[in-house]
Amino acid sequence: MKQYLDLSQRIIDEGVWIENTRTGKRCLTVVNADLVYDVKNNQFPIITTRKSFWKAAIAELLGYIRGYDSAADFRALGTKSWDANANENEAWLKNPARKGHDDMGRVYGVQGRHWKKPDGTEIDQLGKIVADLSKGIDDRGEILTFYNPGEFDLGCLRPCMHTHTFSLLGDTLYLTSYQRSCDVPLGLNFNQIQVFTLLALMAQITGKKPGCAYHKIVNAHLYEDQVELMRDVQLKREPYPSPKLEINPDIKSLKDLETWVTLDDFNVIGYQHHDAIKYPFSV
Ligand SMILES: Nc1nc(=O)c2c([nH]1)NC[C@@H]1CN(c3ccc(C(=O)N[C@@H](CCC(=O)O)C(=O)O)cc3)CN21
Ligand SMILES: O=c1ccn([C@H]2C[C@H](O)[C@@H](COP(=O)(O)O)O2)c(=O)[nH]1
Repeated sequence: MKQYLDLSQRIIDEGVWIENTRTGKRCLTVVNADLVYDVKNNQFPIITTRKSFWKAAIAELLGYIRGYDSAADFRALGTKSWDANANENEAWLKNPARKGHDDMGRVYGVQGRHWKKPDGTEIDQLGKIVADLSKGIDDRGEILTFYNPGEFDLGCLRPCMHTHTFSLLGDTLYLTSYQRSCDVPLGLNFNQIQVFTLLALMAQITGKKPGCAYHKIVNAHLYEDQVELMRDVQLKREPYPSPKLEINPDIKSLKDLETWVTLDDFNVIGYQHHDAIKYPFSV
């Protein structure tokens, strides 16, 4: 939690105002942030200085793991977080590749599970990683990347957290996740949870011990209409200790994650938090 508050404070203190043409808003911006999560000791990096809707973050992650491309499927899992980008983003609404209401196109999990090869066949990046790690193999290329510039025009948004690299040292699994663009009040609140939970889940289904998760962010920003709430409300609050994430131990395979797992299989134990803050969202 301290590292989240330090990053937010750093943006307030040192951020540079940058015009963003996609949203038409200015963003107070810094470059380069390194966050580390202790998955081994289950220090769940949930925000405590406001109420975090952590289930929505895990629902998003499950949707990526399943390769979903429809905001309706994300809603069915328990998050509305893709509704605006699928249905209110001007550029995407005009794009002939959009297949209709709720379509997100070839984003995130679609690339992770169904990367298209020139010969028309597909690569299941996540399937390959799970198979390797389960056998104790780390070929130094256990990389899940959603970043496919050749298909940016076939999706509603370029992936923000775009690449996850898994590393096996003995029987301990590590994760390094890269993020190109980070909306600190809204996105990061979810992304911290997702990086932590991705490592915890991957360790569990491959029979490994989780180590640390390393989260590397390039452009970290506050939109102009978020600055006051962050500076004068959220940063004035004292954080609470980190709670623990409990994951149903019956989840044992990628198939389990793809089929029967729901948000009821996740629980946060001892989550103390301040009141909710409603930050503006920019499409
Ligand atoms: N500008 C922007 N910021 C983002 O963080 C973001 C995007 N766009 N587009 C793609 C996804 C969608 N994400 C989202 C979308 C909505 C919330 C949101 O509204 N969060 C609220 C309420 C959550 C709830 O009730 O479930 C929050 O208070 O955290 C968070 C992340 C993260 N990403
Ligand atoms: O997981 C996510 C997804 C999105 N974001 C934020 C970061 C930016 O504010 C926008 C994306 O806009 P771009 O113009 O494509 O950079 O969404 C996030 O923080 N986390």
